[in-house]
Amino acid sequence: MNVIECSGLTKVYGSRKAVNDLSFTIAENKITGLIGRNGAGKTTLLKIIAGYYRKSAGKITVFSKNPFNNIQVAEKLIFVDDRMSFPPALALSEILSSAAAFYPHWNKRIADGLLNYFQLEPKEKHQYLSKGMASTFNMIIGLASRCPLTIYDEPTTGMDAAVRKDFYRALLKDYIEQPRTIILSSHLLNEIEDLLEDVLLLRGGSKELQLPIAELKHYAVGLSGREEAFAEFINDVDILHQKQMGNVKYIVVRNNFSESLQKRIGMSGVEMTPVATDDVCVYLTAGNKGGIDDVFHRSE
Ligand SMILES: Nc1ncnc2c1ncn2[C@@H]1O[C@H](COP(=O)(O)OP(=O)(O)OP(=O)(O)O)[C@@H](O)[C@H]1O
Repeated sequence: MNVIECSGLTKVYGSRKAVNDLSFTIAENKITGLIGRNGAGKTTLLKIIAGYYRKSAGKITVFSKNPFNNIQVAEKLIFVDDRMSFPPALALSEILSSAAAFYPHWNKRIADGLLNYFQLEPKEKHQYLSKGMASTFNMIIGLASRCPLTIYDEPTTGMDAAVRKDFYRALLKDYIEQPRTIILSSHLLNEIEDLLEDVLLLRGGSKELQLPIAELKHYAVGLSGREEAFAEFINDVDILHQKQMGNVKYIVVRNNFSESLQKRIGMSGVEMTPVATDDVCVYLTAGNKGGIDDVFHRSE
């Protein structure tokens, strides 16, 4: 079953299309990474899914219903970001008690265990938590609520490296115990790729790709060698990235080579190397194929 279905989904702010003609589905009980650079439209999309924002055009259903201001959809999902606000007078323990009453699948063991593990003082007020501690507390609510659809928008903002690692581990362990549909947005893939089953990559509000992470690992390949050695192999291929290092050229291309072509490339002295998934995402969403180096070459 698909939890989310959208086609032609568009959100316009004034003259800017923050989400542009998006069509995709997200199946039940998967962890999907929503990846994109600053301003790619991740938060806008997630807030439309969560029912906070009204779409401008296209179709979207969440649990088979239009999510906008829909209480039947809202009670099945939680949206976690670093701007979650709570009544300032409430202590953390009181916020957890209210959340327990609100979310039907609330797991008190997880909530209390994580609060204790991350050394958050139950009597502390949310407004006095540091940025990283507030993110940690919000993450605890996200996990303990065990909502059928759990949306994390940049959940690790402000967390230090050790807490981030613990968060990802807790997320995975809890997901294994209680599978549900989880969307995790991030600029970069490297920290979260081990958690993900699918990746939805946005660029300028549009879908650049949606693939299982296992396929993304083979999506592109790097070729390096003298340019004339591989010129014949790259006539019709889409170059995602290129870099010149002395007389050696490195290019990243779609991995569409047949086995026999791969053998010929190998015999020509050109080295073929895998390309990390987060690099693939950076290249696919870059405005410039040469990267930041181009700025410096132009001004030399
Ligand atoms: N309320 C708003 N009014 C006008 N423009 C907006 C509004 N919210 C977002 N935008 C614009 O829509 C585009 C998408 O923004 P959005 O916050 O969805 O991107 P994002 O991928 O979450 O970015 P980031 O990773 O930087 O948080 C951006 O160009 C942003 O400036």
